[in-house]
Amino acid sequence: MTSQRPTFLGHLTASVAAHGPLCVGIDPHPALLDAWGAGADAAGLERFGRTAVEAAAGRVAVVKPQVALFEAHGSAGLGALERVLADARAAGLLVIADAKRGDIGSTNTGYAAAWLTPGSPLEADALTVSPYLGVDALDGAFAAAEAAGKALFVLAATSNPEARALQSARLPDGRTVAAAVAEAVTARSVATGAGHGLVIGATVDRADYGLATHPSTPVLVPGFGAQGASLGALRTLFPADAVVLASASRSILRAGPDALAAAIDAAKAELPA
Ligand SMILES: O=c1ccn([C@@H]2O[C@H](COP(=O)(O)O)[C@@H](O)[C@H]2O)c(=O)[nH]1
Repeated sequence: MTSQRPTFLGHLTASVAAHGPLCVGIDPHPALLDAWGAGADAAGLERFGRTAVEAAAGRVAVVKPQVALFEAHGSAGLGALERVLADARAAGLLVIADAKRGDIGSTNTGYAAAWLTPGSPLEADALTVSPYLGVDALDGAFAAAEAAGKALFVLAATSNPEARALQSARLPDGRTVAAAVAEAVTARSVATGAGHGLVIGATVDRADYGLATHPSTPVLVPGFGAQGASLGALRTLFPADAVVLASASRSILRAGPDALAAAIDAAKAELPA
């Protein structure tokens, strides 16, 4: 008898079915810390992050802490992030660590060990990575994620306008750079069933990039709210069989700690059924 190992895709699909596709970003920008009355130090970060987790728990499937904004506070900031990650996972939330790591292969394996090893201090369920040192340089990180029932989210077509020239450039075979990345990640995700995903901004025109989706390859979609895209448009951006996560950070976090749960409910209500 064969036993099916739990996969990130399995957890994600079940959790999105229960709570919907909203992903709450945890981005402790200095201005937000100030507006929340949380200090610009490790204690403030921890309060901010754990309050966001408390509001998100039971409301959404996924949270996405922005690692850079914790790293800005050095080791104390990373300590705060460790506690936010632990709280989120204990509350049953799936956690995508938005660290956008990407290097040569041997170093990528180190990043995967840091973020995706069960029991590691910074353990998350998935990690954002950059493929722009080569998708194949991520092989060891893909393998580490798969061994742990976790996943990578690989940048394909990012939401920022500065990325367009690079990511929409055409390869000799006519595909865009973003489409070539997406095809390689989808092939790996289909072959392993792991649920490795893509990052595709809500602000980009997928057709223009020649970007297809596949049900085995979830799509993390930033760009809603503060970057201008409307949550209500989610289903016009992606086909019905795509597993999508609509990510919003500042537009929700600006509500402040006391109104955060209501802001999450309001964002969910904007999403199409
Ligand atoms: O293409 C990308 C990839 C990642 N991000 C990250 O998502 C959030 C967006 O924050 P908002 O406040 O909702 O604009 C942030 O952490 C980015 O680093 C992205 O925006 N675009």
